[in-house]
Amino acid sequence: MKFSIYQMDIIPGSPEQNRQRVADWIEQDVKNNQPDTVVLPEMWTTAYTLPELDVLADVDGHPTIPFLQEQAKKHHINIIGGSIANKKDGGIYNTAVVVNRKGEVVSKYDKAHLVPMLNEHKFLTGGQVAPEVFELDGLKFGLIICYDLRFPELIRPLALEGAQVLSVVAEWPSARVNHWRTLQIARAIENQMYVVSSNRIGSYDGTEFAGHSIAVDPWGDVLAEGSLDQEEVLSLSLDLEKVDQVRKDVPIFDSRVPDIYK
Ligand SMILES: O=C(O)CCC(=O)C(=O)O
Repeated sequence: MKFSIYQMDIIPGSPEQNRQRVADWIEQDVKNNQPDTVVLPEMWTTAYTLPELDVLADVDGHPTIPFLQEQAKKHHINIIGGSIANKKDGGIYNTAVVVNRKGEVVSKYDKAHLVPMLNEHKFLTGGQVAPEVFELDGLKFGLIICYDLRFPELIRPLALEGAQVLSVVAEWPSARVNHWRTLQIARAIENQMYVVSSNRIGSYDGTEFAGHSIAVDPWGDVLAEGSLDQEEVLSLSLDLEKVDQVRKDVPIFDSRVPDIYK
């Protein structure tokens, strides 16, 4: 499967302009790279304009989810659509969405872990349902959002359910870029799966974001990595047989002793 990871800047508080930019990126990328699957970052319609989200957020995924469905159908690509601020059920959630080539929504996930360092609890509601494994072109994926990366207990069940690829969509600050890189390599090694992640660049409200979008293989080797501060597309193909090979060479899933785990 050929991936394009979009390492973008985000125009704060301008969902329409950001959607137009994503449409332009896809148009160009499809011409240049012919991806099967593209990956967008976290909260890419609004950026972290938390106090304004009441006005700026999508309502029940509108209009961004239909936009992604239209783009997926038009270009016949799968879209791991990052996440969007999303008003529903009396709250504002940070909702990730995945659309397949037919324009069908195959997964939605509300970010469960809210970030104390950003006062997210004041503005957002945390999801109460764990992310689920979904399929794109017959491959199994898990998807998490940014701070979730620090919680291996959220990710292990995805590996146990057969996920071969973990996608992380983020607005991770550059002050903690070493955590971003190291945790993804660790998640890839401990779960023996690919990790394919998109992080934004640029800055907002005094926070500079880390870029360093990344693809890591199940052995923990970095296959591609973005810069700190440039918008770019990381284009790469994954050989999914490597997941089986690594799981055969170091069979951790057979060695588990679940009865002693708390
Ligand atoms: O965990 C971190 O250091 C960053 C998390 C974050 O910025 C986010 O989840 O949006």
